[in-house]
Amino acid sequence: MERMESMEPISAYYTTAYPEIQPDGGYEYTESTESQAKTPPAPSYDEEFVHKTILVGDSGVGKTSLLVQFDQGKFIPGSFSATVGIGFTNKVVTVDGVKVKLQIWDTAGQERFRSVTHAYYRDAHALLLLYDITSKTSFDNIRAWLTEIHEYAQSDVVIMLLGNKADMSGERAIRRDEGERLAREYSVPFMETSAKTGVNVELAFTAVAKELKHRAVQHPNEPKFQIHEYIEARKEKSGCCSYF
Ligand SMILES: Nc1nc2c(ncn2[C@@H]2O[C@H](COP(=O)(O)OP(=O)(O)OP(=O)(O)O)[C@@H](O)[C@H]2O)c(=O)[nH]1
Repeated sequence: MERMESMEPISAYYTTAYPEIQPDGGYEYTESTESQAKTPPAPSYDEEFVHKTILVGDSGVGKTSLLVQFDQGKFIPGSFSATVGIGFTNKVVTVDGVKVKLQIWDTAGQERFRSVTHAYYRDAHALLLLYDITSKTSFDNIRAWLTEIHEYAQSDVVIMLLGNKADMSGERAIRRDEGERLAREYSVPFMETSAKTGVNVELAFTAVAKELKHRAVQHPNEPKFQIHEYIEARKEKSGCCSYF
């Protein structure tokens, strides 16, 4: 445990339930392309720029599963084995005709790893904060997570709140409007996702990539990117349940 806090090479400490997720060694990004129509590339965007994006939230909310779904388009069911330490996966998201590089860090949600993950908040460009819609505790802990984020992360970090396991409607403990209300209170975008079915998973990362790209370009004449509107127009609302 002490070694983990020494910030030695990250891959040495990163294990997950899924052998498919391996710490990346370099910048061999796999690509994800925004499904919307492309607009001409913004000339001043530096495609070499790497945006550090971190998944945070209580243990078991589905951070690793969300990343596996986004990276590989699959869900690995089975017994839950908590992430130990922290590791990252590289992805390229094409938005507005430019390639946005995301370095997505999957953190351990367990309390005992908190001091390790705090150290990574400081240079994060975006944080995806997850709770589990079947777990009231994970939802109640979101306020504490946001307090930590405000304490350790940069003030301009992009934050998105995700209510994961939206496929588990029968065991739902948190209504969608409760998630929406909390997100409004903290002025952060929100959507429900399912790492199992893939609902809204790509949208979550694409919206973050778009926001980061717009912030990096900062054309004075370009209207500010409206991430809330972007999400509202695209998030999946259909399906078996009226929860979306
Ligand atoms: N039905 C359903 N199960 C999910 C979903 N996401 C994750 N799970 C399950 O929930 C359990 C925990 O998922 P993980 O992805 O390991 O959770 P985590 O947040 O990474 O946990 P830590 O590594 O301890 O922080 C696993 O059994 C997953 O299969 C989802 O969207 N739907």
